[in-house]
Amino acid sequence: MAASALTTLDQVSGKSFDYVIIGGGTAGLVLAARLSEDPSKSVLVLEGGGAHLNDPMIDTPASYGKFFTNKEYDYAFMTVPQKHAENTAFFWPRGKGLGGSSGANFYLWNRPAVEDVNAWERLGNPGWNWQNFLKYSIKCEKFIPADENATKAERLTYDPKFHGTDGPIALGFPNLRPGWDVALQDTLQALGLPRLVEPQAGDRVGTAMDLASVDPRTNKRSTSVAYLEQAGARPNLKVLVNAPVARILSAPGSGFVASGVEFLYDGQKHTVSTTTDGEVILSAGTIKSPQVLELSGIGDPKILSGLGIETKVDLPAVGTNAQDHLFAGVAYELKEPEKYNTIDPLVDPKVAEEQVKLYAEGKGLLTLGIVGISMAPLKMISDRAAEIQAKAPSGGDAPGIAEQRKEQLARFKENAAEAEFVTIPGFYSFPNPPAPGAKHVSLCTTLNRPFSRGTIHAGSTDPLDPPVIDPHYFEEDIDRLTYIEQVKFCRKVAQTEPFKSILGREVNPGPDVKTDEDISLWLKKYLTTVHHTASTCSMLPRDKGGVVDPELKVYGTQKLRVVDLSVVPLIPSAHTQSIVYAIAEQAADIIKGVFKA
Ligand SMILES: Cc1cc2nc3c(=O)[nH]c(=O)nc-3n(C[C@H](O)[C@H](O)[C@H](O)COP(=O)(O)OP(=O)(O)OC[C@H]3O[C@@H](n4cnc5c(N)ncnc54)[C@H](O)[C@@H]3O)c2cc1C
Repeated sequence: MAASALTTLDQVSGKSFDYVIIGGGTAGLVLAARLSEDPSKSVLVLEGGGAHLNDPMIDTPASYGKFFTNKEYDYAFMTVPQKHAENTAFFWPRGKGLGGSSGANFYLWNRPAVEDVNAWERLGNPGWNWQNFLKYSIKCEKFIPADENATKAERLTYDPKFHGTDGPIALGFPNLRPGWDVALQDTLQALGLPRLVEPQAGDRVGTAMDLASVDPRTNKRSTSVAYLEQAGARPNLKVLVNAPVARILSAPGSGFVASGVEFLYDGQKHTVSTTTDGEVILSAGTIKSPQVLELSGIGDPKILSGLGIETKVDLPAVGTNAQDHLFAGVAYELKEPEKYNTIDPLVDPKVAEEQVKLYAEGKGLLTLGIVGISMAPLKMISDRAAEIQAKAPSGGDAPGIAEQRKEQLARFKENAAEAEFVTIPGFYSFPNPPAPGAKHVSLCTTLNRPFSRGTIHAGSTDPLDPPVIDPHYFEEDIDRLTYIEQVKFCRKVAQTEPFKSILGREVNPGPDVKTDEDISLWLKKYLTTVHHTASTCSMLPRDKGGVVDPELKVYGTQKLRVVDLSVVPLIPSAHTQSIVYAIAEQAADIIKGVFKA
């Protein structure tokens, strides 16, 4: 039981542990479970949010974004106004509490492409390649196939050699699907996309049914808390919740040797130390990990001195190289709403109440999931691909950026997956509101290979203040130009049979948004993040914008590593939870000293 790991302040404050893990989110709990497999090592997790164990707010699928802005569950960050996007400030929710963003996400599960992962190795990180990624991804999963009828009728196909069955994270096809995926796949095939039988095999160009991190046997979300559950009661594993870490401490003497952390509990400062051979592992996620480093004196001296923080390690790459996937939904009414399953009816409190009762019986709209995903190179969806991709910046001022861009350009040449299309069964689009009682399909598209790079830095010395988030959306114009083509392709899909016959009126962007310039303006105001932000503590050579080395050790320090999405040097064209689980599994073996490259 996960609850058996929970501990109290008196068991932590002033004590010492072999491993102190900052953040009990997706990566943090994988590490906690794997590192405590050795009974001789004591492991402590300090989580900034609450426990939320067996909480229906987290467990119930189809409750997309239900707790956004609820400060118990969501950090509810905001970006600064975006200079290249009409000065719009964008909302960035992130999971707070055990499980972190694995308890806040939209359950979609897909793996990156082979060369997206091999690029990490080519950028200077031996051992971080597809072969190892696949091994660790399989290790984390407990795949549960659909029954034969559903598999045939809705093409829920897979190849068992790419799946694990013994890991903690339950994955499968949701028990209720929207009902239009076969028509959508046929439409996309008519437009030139191939159909994939196994989309998790490392080539994602095509249309297919991916997976959801929901256990189809119980209809409950599977989060990283499942690792604590699988670990069971271990006397050497302790988790303290509501304990945000303020900074990492270093032993007096020369250099930064992590010796423990300072954390807050009920507004009071406390410390916990690491044993002589112990270490601190930072897993606070892409947004908070750079902030914790900076508050500890590790970062760009210009940023630190501006905050009155003494520089202990001059590491200017901290909080840079931020890469985000963008999301925008073209929303249509459904012509024959009774034929399809969507979450629109849940806005009626009476319906929502009935559905909660049905869910208890394993039925109803709350078991609905999104898994139909399609990806294509720009070339496959736009005749302007060559002209747009010729505008790709090849160099850049930031250290190491030229190498990253070389990799991005290579993916273009290989016609790798980049533009993504996914339908949300409901209304997820702006600014026009839905008509009361109507049901919708939001045909959403994701910009998966951004050339723009942002920053995330501490904005004050208060660890509870949000950092300053500046993703630099559309700073590189190729991102905007590519994205316009993707929106146009959504409309083309909607005009192609058999999907066309399913759709009624386009609600957003709507008939007034016609030209490329109209679409550009609409995107600048109404796009959203896909919540996949990565790379603010990139694993790269130090002189190429690196914060951590291939063993995930922070440059210029000892006994300090970062393990979370922030270490990914170049964001793949994939949803990111599978990436974090695989990284954390590999990191655990590296830390234990059993990893073989
Ligand atoms: C709304 C949303 C929808 C998403 N949808 C999908 C999806 O459908 N599919 C997909 O693959 N991915 C999705 N993602 C992305 C995916 O869930 C994340 O990339 C992944 O979970 C990040 O893992 P992480 O370990 O890096 O960070 P997190 O899981 O966010 O963990 C960070 C943890 O650190 C804690 N923390 C932060 N600061 C401190 C501190 N100072 N002291 C102590 N603790 C601290 C946090 O409370 C949190 O628990 C989504 C994310 C969000 C937010």
